[in-house]
Amino acid sequence: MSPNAGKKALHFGAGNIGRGFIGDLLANAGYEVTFADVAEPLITALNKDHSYKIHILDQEHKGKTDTVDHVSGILTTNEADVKKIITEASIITTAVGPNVLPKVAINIATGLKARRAAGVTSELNIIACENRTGASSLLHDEVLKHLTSEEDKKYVAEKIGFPNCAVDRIVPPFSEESEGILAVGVENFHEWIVDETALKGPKLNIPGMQLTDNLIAFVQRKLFTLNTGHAICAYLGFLKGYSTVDEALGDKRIEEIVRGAMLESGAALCKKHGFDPKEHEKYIDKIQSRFHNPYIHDDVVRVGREPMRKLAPDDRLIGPVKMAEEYGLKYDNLIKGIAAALRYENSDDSQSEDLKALIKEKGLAKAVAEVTGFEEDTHENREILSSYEALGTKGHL
Ligand SMILES: NC(=O)c1ccc[n+]([C@@H]2O[C@H](COP(=O)([O-])OP(=O)(O)OC[C@H]3O[C@@H](n4cnc5c(N)ncnc54)[C@H](O)[C@@H]3O)[C@@H](O)[C@H]2O)c1
Ligand SMILES: O=P(O)(O)OC[C@@H](O)[C@@H](O)[C@H](O)[C@H](O)CO
Repeated sequence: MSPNAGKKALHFGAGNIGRGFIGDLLANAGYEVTFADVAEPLITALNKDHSYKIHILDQEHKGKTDTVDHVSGILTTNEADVKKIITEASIITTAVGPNVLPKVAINIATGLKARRAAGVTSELNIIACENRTGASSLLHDEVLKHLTSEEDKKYVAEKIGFPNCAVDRIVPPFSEESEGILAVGVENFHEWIVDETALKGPKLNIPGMQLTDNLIAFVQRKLFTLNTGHAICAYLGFLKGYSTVDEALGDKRIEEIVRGAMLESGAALCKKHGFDPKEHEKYIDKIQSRFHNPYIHDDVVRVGREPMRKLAPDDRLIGPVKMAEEYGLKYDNLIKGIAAALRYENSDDSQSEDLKALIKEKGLAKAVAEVTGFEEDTHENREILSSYEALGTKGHL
């Protein structure tokens, strides 16, 4: 019998990574999984079907599907359901997008107050599975903003763990009409690495979850390699009129820049975290082949979504430049990617609209300073400006 039989898991965000990865691992580990979401159609479908299919999208596993069973859903607007499930939960995870964490924190705070009031003394871990350094720590800080009583704060400090993690599996939007809205398509590769030093209570037993005492190295390795290359491919691809990541990477010049950028961030990561350069190059090769997977139709607009978040000082584009500078290393390809992100214009993406408006209002140099933290008249700011000019609106590479 599974060590997690009879235990409940609550996962916020029944979207791509929620259904396609974290929910799947939790269900396979024996938890009874409940998804919490704001999207009524997803919750209705989960409570009707209690099951969904995962399609593995690659040549080797073509046609292979897994079924995730015994799942259900609640709306985050239903406070009574949120309180009940958080009182009963043995683990909570999220995959809602980093900007949504402050909203989810309100639900979690409400639930934790109810859990303490109900006299539950068992430990609980809450893991934010988002592409952001320190996402669970951010969630913790947001939850604390909604706790006023000393008893609730003490309860959280003693009983509730917020371990950070690195999460990796490419899960693009997917549709298989005959299977309704819950079916999801994923690549076969997956990696979930959790900070064991921040876990509370008995050791978690979840096949597919790895534990580490050096999480920051793994978070930066993933965010500054896969997400760096992915974002640069999306922004250059968008400029040149490609729709998907594999189409964009089929352009030899784009592939050269994407690989060049991953090698630049890689050299800095090896210095910083002591990764073996040969092993790290194999890690880059594997990522490049994952981007080429023709069975994954991943739109450049999904991968490029929210450009201001991606251009933030510690995120996938600026973070590696700062790390390369720390060691006196080159970062020319990374700068090209940053310039392409600044050229990204998608009227369906509110951050792209905000970025365009900021550049128009303040001028490029000031906008770059505000978004990336590279102040006006610094060499980084100037290099970005000159790459932006060279790129033009059509992506001259
Ligand atoms: N898709 C991937 O390939 C992938 C891989 C690794 C990590 N991630 C990370 O996972 C997170 C989610 O990405 P995704 O691709 O699954 O996005 P998604 O848009 O498919 O899913 C997000 C889900 O969150 C729900 N949501 C929004 N606001 C909410 C709220 N207040 N409460 C509860 N649910 C809410 C949405 O309705 C949606 O179902 C992001 O941080 C992303 O960076 C994604
Ligand atoms: O989710 P984002 O917007 O931070 O980044 C877009 C993609 O790069 C990302 O979702 C990847 O597919 C994922 O990180 C793969 O593990």
